[in-house]
Parts: sequence; structure tokens; C-alpha cells
Amino acid sequence: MAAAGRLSVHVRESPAAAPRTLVGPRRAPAGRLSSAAASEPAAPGAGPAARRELPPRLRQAEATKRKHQTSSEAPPAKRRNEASFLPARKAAAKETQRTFKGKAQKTFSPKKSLVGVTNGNREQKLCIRTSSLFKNNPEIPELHRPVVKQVQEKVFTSDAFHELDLHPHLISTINTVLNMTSMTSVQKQSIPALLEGRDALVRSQTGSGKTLAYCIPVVQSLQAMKPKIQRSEGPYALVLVPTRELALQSFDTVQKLLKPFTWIVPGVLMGGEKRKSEKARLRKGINILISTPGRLVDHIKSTKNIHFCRIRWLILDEADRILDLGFEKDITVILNALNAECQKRQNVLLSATLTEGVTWLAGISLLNPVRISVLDEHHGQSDLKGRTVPEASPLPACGELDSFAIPESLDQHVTLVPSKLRLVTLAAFILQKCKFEKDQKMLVFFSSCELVEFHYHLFLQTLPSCSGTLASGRPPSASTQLKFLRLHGNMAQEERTAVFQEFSHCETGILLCTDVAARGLDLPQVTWIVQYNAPSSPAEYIHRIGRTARIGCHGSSLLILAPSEAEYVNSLASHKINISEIKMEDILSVLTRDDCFKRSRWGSQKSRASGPQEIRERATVLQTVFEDYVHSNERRVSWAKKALQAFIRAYATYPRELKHIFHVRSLHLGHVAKSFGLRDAPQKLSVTTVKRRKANLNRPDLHKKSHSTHHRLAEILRSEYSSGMEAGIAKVEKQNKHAEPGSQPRIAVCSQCPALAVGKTKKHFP
Ligand SMILES: Nc1ncnc2c1ncn2[C@@H]1O[C@H](COP(=O)(O)OP(=O)(O)OP(=O)(O)O)[C@@H](O)[C@H]1O
Repeated sequence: MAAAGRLSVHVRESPAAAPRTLVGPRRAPAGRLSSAAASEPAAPGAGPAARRELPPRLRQAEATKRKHQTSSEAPPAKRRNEASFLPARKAAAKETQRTFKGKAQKTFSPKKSLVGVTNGNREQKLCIRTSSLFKNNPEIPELHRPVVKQVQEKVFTSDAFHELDLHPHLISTINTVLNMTSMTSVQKQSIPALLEGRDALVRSQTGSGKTLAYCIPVVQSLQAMKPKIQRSEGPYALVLVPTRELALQSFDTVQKLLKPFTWIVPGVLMGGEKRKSEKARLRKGINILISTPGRLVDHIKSTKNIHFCRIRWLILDEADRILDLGFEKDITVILNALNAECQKRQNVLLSATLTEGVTWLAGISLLNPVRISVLDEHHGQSDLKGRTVPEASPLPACGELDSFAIPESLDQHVTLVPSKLRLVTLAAFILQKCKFEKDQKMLVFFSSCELVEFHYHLFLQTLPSCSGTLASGRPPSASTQLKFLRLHGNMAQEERTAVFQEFSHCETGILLCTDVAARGLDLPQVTWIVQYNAPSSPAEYIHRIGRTARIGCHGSSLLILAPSEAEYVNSLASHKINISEIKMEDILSVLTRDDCFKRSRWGSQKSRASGPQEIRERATVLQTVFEDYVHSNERRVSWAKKALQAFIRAYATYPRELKHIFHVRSLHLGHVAKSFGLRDAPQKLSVTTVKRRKANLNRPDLHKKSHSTHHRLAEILRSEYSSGMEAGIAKVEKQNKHAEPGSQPRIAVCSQCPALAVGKTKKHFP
């Protein structure tokens, strides 16, 4: 049952097949989702009395829909007036209509595309029905992309590590074990400042070497302590990171640096492991402790052998995420525990994105901090000579909060795709890059665990079977075989770690993931980042795309937006993020390179379509592959519906400042359903939070609107960044792991951390 104030989406089945328009007090356009459901919508298939209660315009829409009942098409949806922010691309739109405008539903037989159909009976399965993908779509607006000058940083310096005053063994480890000689800009600025004993707030672009920027000073200072550190003395340095994978990665780096200093013991606490064995390791002693906040809180509360009296360093990597929603209670507990035991330590906050949260914490927590920000001197904000910004300006200037540095060698793209075509466009893009191009490694970001699971199984079961004959007649080579992996917060830890390792080491592959992979992960040779669901903030956009183009390498990104979301490009531009457009048609055109998407009409006759018509037909064949898979049994249909619900749930959690772009009311349920391989929109989908909120209008105590939004967002984040100790989750994870592809996934609802009996501390640090 959903907790009060939390979004829940209810789907009630009804025998009628036609998609429903939901009716609420604030009426949505026909076919669009209305989140306000105070007046109960007339049920599909409900009697005439119920229908009579609909306003005349909607009654008409209902009638039109009944006419369309055999197709999954909702009646033509009236577009919202998008001209206010982007004038319609009239000429181009006409062209699109001319070339892509579909006829009504057609009958055809997709060649070699029927999932679960063996070669023998494949040809017999004719007359598969797929409604038109290219009909009644909203116009794709012309993207008047403002060209902005991106903030850029210089990654490398010509200065070598041996120029620093470090232990010779540490320098030789950096040179020989890590294979590094010159410092990056952020390392050149941070290492000396931290070795002076200063607190610091460090910002530099993704993939610029921030991990070593704090690890080297920590190791240098701890190895120099006299008398030598004893393992049994416990933690001298505490490193907090938001995810388990990042904890593992940072642990790996620290371990390498400690090779010559065997008396210093590093350790990682990250959930997923048995609490008992972590307790045992803590008892033996860990000197550099790397942990996720949730897991550390669990130990603070339950492990006697954890103490912080010798802590000299506190590092918050990805500080803005750690201080963000969902972690604030954990951080409060940790800081209170630290402050109770140790009085003097060095505090370091690092991130590629400096947000208000970090600034606030820096303001109250860092003592006489140095701010290190690597920015291009051409922008007049730089300090590339290696100087650090003096105490007089420890915090960033206001304007700096709004723009982020982006790796110079990162090409960013956006494509506008109507909802119905999203799934085929994503699949075509994956095929284009990972089947027809060599050595591509791709990350695809989704908004929730359920979406990752759904698309993972769907693509795993369908796309490799589409890798039949290329248009050239050649069979695909082994190197063009598609390898799908997935990573999200609801997976069992062993599987998460295995996937992380596998994707790190493989040369090609497609990792479908949630934001659990957005922060800090250093996955080698990633060439493409695809954002299938837009991120909830520009900072998250930066971190997601930052998984490619690291440390001076080249990389590309693609953001997939619905036409109604086009304004998001302007929103990114206001943060100095520059994106160029790729046309959806150009992505779909790759399907003409693969003969398994060739359509044959009525069994044998090949389609003679060419150009845009051929692309349209092949996209329809691919959509049919997906729909066949989803509709091949009831469990898969219900699974797709759950994924659709999860999508809408996540869509409802965009922050207020983005609601004018991403609002559930602008979603067309029938069209969105197609992007989940559903032929019909689920019946009576209602988002009951709004209803509940309405009902609470007379309850001033429940008026904390922003709190409930925060709470929902925190719940979602928490499911991604959980400590791994939540009761019951392990069981669900295990069941999911062994679930049959396409079977009903059990969705673990990660509970909030139990209420913590610690009040908010005003001053956390000495
Ligand atoms: N001086 C250096 N020379 C060569 N490679 C380096 C150097 N410093 C770091 N690297 C490599 O650069 C990559 C990125 O480093 P790191 O993960 O620390 O970046 P980051 O700034 O923390 O990124 P993010 O903001 O995404 O967390 C790693 O593979 C690391 O080994």
C-alpha cells in the first residue's frame, strides 16, 4: 500500500480494449494522462449512464475512440500550443507528414521477426496487426537551439608527480602501478593545498582525476605518521561515496596507492555483504574506511567496534549527491558520530557539479577552506597557474552555480521523438552503433529499476534475433553481436558487482542502467551515453554524460526527448550546455541496412517501398517484434504495464522548476503505452496522489507540498542508493534474480531508513 503523500499509480483492468482518456477536474486533452483524478473517470466499458456524465467534448472523443477500438490509436490528440517556446517547423513538418504520414492500420508479416516463432512456422504466422506508428503523432517542433559557449577545462598539465613533495615510494607507485606521470589540473591544484592541511571544496569536470586528487594526500599524510599507524587503531580517514560500485572503485585506487605502505589497511563497507563479516573486518581494524552513507549508519547503530576517535580526514566524494535528498539523515548521523569523538580533522568536498546544497554545507562546515575550481582561462574564471583561490572567496560566485564544465571532446546530441516511436528509435540507435559500427560501448540511462528490467529483457529476447542478415547479405560477425547488461539498485549485490566488473572489462556492450551508474564510475572506453529518460537536473545530466569522454578521450551522448519536452534543450542551454540535433528519421534509417526488418506483404510479396516509406515500414516491423514479444503471454503484458506505471511514477517526480516541461498531463497514455510494446493503453490509469492531496486540502498539517514531493523523490533515490540492509529486500532481489525473463518482477520498495532519533545539527564540523 502506498504511504500517504506518496505517488501511487493504480491500474484497474476492464474488459474493453480501447484506450481511455482520464478525466479529472483539470481536464487533460483527449488521450492525455490527467494526474488529477478527483472525479472518478467513467470506466471504459462502463454503461451509458457513466458515459453521459462526461462533458460533451469528451463524449465525442469517447465516440471517436470507440470507432478506433480495433487499433491502439487514440483519436488525434490536439497539440498543446508549443509555439510559445518553439515555433513549429512548418516546412520540415510538411515534409515529415508527406514522407512519414501513415495509412490506417495495415496487415503484414514481418520477416524473421516473430519472437518465439521457430523457422518452421515463422512464415505461417501472417497477418500480424500493428497500428500505425506514424499516425497522429504530435508535430516535431523546430529546435531553435541557442548556441552557448560551454565552460571548458584543461585536463592535463605538464607537471609531473615527482615534482611534488611526496614519498619516493608513493611516486614510483603512481608511475609504475598506475602508469601515470603528469598531473591533471585538479591534481596539481589540490594535492599541495591538501598537504598543507587545508579544508577544501574541489570542483572539476567529470573524468578529470579527482579521486587521486584526494587519495594521494591522504596516503602521503598517513604513511608519514609517527609512530606508524596500527591496524587495530581503526579509521584515520573516512571516504563517503554515494554508490556501492563507486565505493569498490575508490577502494581499488586506495589499495593500489597503499602497495608500499602495507601497515595501512583500507576497507570498504557498502552493503550487499553479510553484516557479520563486515563487523569482523571492522573489529580487526580498517584505517582508510570507504563507505556508502547508508551502510555506515547501519554500523554506527549496530556495531560496537566502530569508533572515530582517530579520524584525520573526512572526504565526501560526489558531495552534492551525498548531501542531497535521501542522504541527509544519514549524513547527520555520521557527522554527529564523528563530531562526538574527534575534534580536529581535514574535510574535503568534491564534485563535478557544485550545487546550492554543497555551497551551504561548505559554508557551515569547512574551516577556512580553499576552493579549487579548474576552469578555462579563456573564460576569465580560471586559475590555471596552479594557484588556489584565497580564503577571501571560499565559496563560488553565484553565476558559477549555474554552469558546469563539460569535457571538450564530448559531442552532445538530442533527438525529438514522439512517444509512440521512442522504443523503435532507441532500438534502432543501439543497432546503428553496436551492430553496424565497431568497438562501441554504450550506457543507456532509464528513470527507474523497473524500466531497466523491462527493456533489458525485451531487448535481450528480441534484438539479437533481429541480427540476421545484413542488407549486404553478410551474416553479422561475432563482433557485431549485441551484448546487453543491466545495473540498478534492486539487483542482488553479487550480480551488481559482477555486471560492473564485466562491463568495465568488455570492449563492446550495452549497459542499461539507472542513475546508480551516473556518479563517479570510471568505466573504460565508453563511447556513447544515451539518456532515454531525461534526468531530473542539469547536474545529473552532467554526471550521466560524464561516463564518457574521460581524461581527454573522445565520447558522445544522445538525449531522447518527446516533442513536448523540447524546451528542455533551452533549459540545458541556460546552464551553458550545448547540444546539437540528430533527426529521428536519420536514426531509424539504419533499419534499411538490416534485411530482417524487410516487410513482406501477405506472406510472400516483398515490399517495394523505398526511402522514407521503407524506413517507416521497417520501423513498424520492429515495433511488431516488440509487441509480439510483449503480447505473447499475459505475464509479459502485465510486466509491460508495470513498467509503464513506473515510468509515469518517475515522470511525476520531476522537480517543480521542470514541471512545465515534464508533466504527466502532457503524456498521451495510448502513445506512451506503445513505447512499452503494449497495443492498447491500460485502462483507468490514475495517479492517486493528486487525488489524495486534493482530499487533504482542509488539512493544514498535510499541506507540506514540497515535503511530499521531496519525499517521493527521496524514495526513488533511496531505491537507487540504498545501503543494502533494508529488511525484506534481499529476499525480493533473490526472487527477481531467478525470475524468468518476462515473468512478473517483484518490485522491492526500498523503505526509508528508520526514523533517526538525531536532530539536525546546525554545525557539523569543528
Ligand atoms: N594524472 C593522471 N594521468 C592519467 N590518467 C589519470 C590521471 N589521474 C587520473 N587518471 C585516470 O582518469 C580517470 C578518471 O579519473 P577519476 O575517476 O578520478 O575522475 P573524476 O574526476 O573523479 O570523475 P567523476 O567526476 O566522474 O567522478 C581514471 O581512469 C583515472 O585512473
